[in-house]
Amino acid sequence: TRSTRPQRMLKAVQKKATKGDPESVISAIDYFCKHSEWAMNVGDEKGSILDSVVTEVNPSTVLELGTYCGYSTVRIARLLSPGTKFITLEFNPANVTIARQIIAYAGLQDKVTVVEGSSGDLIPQMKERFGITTFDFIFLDHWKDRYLPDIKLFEECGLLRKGSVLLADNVICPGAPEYLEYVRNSPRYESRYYPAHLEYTKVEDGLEKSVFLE
Ligand SMILES: O=C(NCCCCCn1ccc2cnccc21)c1cc(-c2ccc(F)cc2)cc(O)c1O
Ligand SMILES: [Mg+2]
Repeated sequence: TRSTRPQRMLKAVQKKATKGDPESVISAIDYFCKHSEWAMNVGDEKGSILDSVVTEVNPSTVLELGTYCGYSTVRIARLLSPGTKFITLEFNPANVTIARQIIAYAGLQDKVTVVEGSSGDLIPQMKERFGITTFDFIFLDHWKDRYLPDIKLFEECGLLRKGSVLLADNVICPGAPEYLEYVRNSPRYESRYYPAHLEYTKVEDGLEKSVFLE
């Protein structure tokens, strides 16, 4: 039967990138998405903003919601200090399989744990299952209508500390209006919008960075 887009993306990485070289894996995926098939990776423009925030935070504990094929996982993992605890959550088991292969191709398999499941189920298990007390950095890139319930879940589960940074993709396109309204009006967060474009297009999109204050 016909291959899937993630499978074709993995093939492009194996054909074009150099094993063990994260930069070449990132470039190979961006090339594939620009010249062959659009895919919902955070992309190079928003990816550079992601890079700068990760570098600024220099986190010891990281959670990514929405692994997809592992593009942003590789972008984040390549910047982390040794000993950082990095968990990425993916709902779709077929994507978990592709992401693990792309992450391994980049040589970053020891830096990140790819977990299959949904945020509503896994967030309450973070402390007991993964020995996490709080997350220093969280990248939200999963179902856009889960951003708001999940940030509330982070608060309820005591997974945020003063200074925890949440970075949300797609706050304009596809959009997360309720999440934006919450983080921009809550006294518990300091929020800032980074304008950009939907990956590989001219459509307006951007990232929202929110720092937990108390
Ligand atoms: O939908 C998007 N991503 C989410 C995919 C599904 C996540 C499932 N999932 C993973 C972990 C997880 C944990 N718990 C519950 C569910 C979970 C997305 C879409 C677009 C997009 C698409 C078409 C278009 F025309 C314009 C824009 C662009 C993006 O950058 C995106 O990120
Ligand atoms: Mg996204």
